[in-house]
Amino acid sequence: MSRPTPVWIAPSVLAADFTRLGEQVREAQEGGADLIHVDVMDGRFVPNISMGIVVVEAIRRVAQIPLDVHLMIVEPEKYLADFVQAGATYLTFHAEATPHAHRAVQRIRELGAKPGLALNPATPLSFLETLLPDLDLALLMTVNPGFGGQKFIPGSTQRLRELRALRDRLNPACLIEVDGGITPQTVTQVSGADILVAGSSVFNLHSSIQENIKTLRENYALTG
Ligand SMILES: O=C(CO)[C@@H](O)[C@H](O)COP(=O)(O)O
Ligand SMILES: [Fe+2]
Repeated sequence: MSRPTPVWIAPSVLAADFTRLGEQVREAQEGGADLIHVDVMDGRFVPNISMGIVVVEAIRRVAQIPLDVHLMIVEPEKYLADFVQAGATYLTFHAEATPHAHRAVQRIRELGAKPGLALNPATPLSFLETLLPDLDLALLMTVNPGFGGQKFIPGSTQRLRELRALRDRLNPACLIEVDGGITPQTVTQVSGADILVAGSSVFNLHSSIQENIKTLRENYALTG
């Protein structure tokens, strides 16, 4: 499989105006978004609570592009079927969230969705070795999960390089997504990522959503 060209942009609705969620999703889609990223937080795996199944369902009704659901929850295996049924195209859980990561990957696939595995900034990349061949997505956290609007962790650039080498060796079809602190400035430090998740820099800057997506893509392209 070839890499997405140009890079895919996945606006994170965590930073959207929730009083106008449908409108903001449509605007992101019309503004060139390739996926809609939905951050699900349970107050246990991460110290914050965000949104769940009904919100994914509601977004599914307005979005025509795939939904990229990022589960930051413990025991994700309990909810995989619910999130797939709600409309998740990519369904990603965290390495530390379950003792049965391989089973969860298989289950997501059986349910008809594309499995993803997320790595925290301190999670060794070696965790991926056995799972990579079965994944459609590897999500590299470039901040600690739990909140939008945080600062990009600079060491992520080197980790991304190493992750790319691992991916190229074990499963070239697997997409690499970076998530957290991606802005028009930091996007130059994630060269080689296939998908850029961006919340604050898509929904919270003064320019339009369309303009923000365009700027991210243009600045990323400068990385060659
Ligand atoms: O998963 C997460 C945070 O845990 C992210 O998806 C954030 O929602 C991205 O927000 P910004 O850092 O782009 O504001
Ligand atoms: Fe996320």
